[in-house]
Amino acid sequence: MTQIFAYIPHQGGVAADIALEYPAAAAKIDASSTLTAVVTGSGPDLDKVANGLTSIYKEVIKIDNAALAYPNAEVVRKALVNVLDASAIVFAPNDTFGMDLCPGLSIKMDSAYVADAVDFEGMEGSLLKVVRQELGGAVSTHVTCDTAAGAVITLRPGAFIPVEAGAAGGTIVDKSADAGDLAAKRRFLEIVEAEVGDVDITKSDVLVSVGRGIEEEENIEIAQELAEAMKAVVSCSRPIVDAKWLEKSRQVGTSGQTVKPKVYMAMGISGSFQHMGGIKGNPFIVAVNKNPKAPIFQVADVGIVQDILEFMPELTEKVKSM
Ligand SMILES: Cc1cc2nc3c(=O)[nH]c(=O)nc-3n(C[C@H](O)[C@H](O)[C@H](O)COP(=O)(O)OP(=O)(O)OC[C@H]3O[C@@H](n4cnc5c(N)ncnc54)[C@H](O)[C@@H]3O)c2cc1C
Repeated sequence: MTQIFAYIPHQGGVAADIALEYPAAAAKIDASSTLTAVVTGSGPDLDKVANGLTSIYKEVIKIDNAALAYPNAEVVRKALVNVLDASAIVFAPNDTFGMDLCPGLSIKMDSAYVADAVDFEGMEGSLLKVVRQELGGAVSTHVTCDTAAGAVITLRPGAFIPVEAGAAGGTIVDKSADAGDLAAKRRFLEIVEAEVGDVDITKSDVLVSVGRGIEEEENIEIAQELAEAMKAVVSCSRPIVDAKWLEKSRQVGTSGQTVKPKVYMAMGISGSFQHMGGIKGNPFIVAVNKNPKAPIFQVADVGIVQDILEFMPELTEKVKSM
């Protein structure tokens, strides 16, 4: 039976969305695998997260230590090395923190490392078949990873179907005493909140999001007209911010805002993982793109192959006439 540990990031007592995605990933590796959640932190926030996770996981390991109050990868790594079984598989998210934590963790545990898994195709003996993406999602690569001596694997957030939190009736196992010496060279200083800007895209139920397919700065107005007609808000991909066509507060993605709309209209956006990583809550995604092979169509609920400069004005007129 495969033992899998799922590292769960959290903030303000709330587990990251990927906590709901790990079970689907574990089932794809081995339907009979044992999946254990692992949370590190300190005080009441940690207890709140650990309690919440018992509705999803049968076992939740908590490591409570003042040095873990802020998720400093150097400190978390030390704790995990001391607590986890090195021959197991360890999941973490493929985000800034996971990328900081995991390469070093695999070295310390002397286990294999695979980054940015988007799918698993089961095990053959100890050989795990992993699917990754390259060239902005245009190409899927299938790799095998020998898990005989354990493996650390980062999963792309949003790539696995989230389970519903239910009544797993899990138990919390306190491993704080096993964390060992957590002295570190790196020190947490402060969190600096990003500017909210003139609109808060994180609060909108409907986003009309424009990418490089908008082609010219003056075409942003076409998206704004559609957003106005739909009582939506305009957001964008990073190249639009880099070109200074829209302000940074409207950027969706791993280095921008995390949004949770009900409907996400991706207009001329290819669907890079850095962009999709900012879209949470499983919204209804409508993608319009000239390229029928654009990666965004793999995750869109509705995909339309058309020029957005024709599509958006037509939709605006339709919405206005309703
Ligand atoms: C460390 C790091 C962090 C990053 N953070 C972010 C982030 O937070 N957010 C983010 O968005 N990106 C981020 N990126 C950049 C990311 O990798 C992609 O480059 C970016 O998301 C691509 O934006 P795009 O889809 O608008 O452009 P492209 O990838 O160029 O896609 C444009 C799409 O528009 C289509 N198109 C062109 N013209 C038309 C038309 N007239 N009608 C219809 N379709 C058309 C094309 O077929 C194409 O699919 C980051 C990159 C790095 C390295």
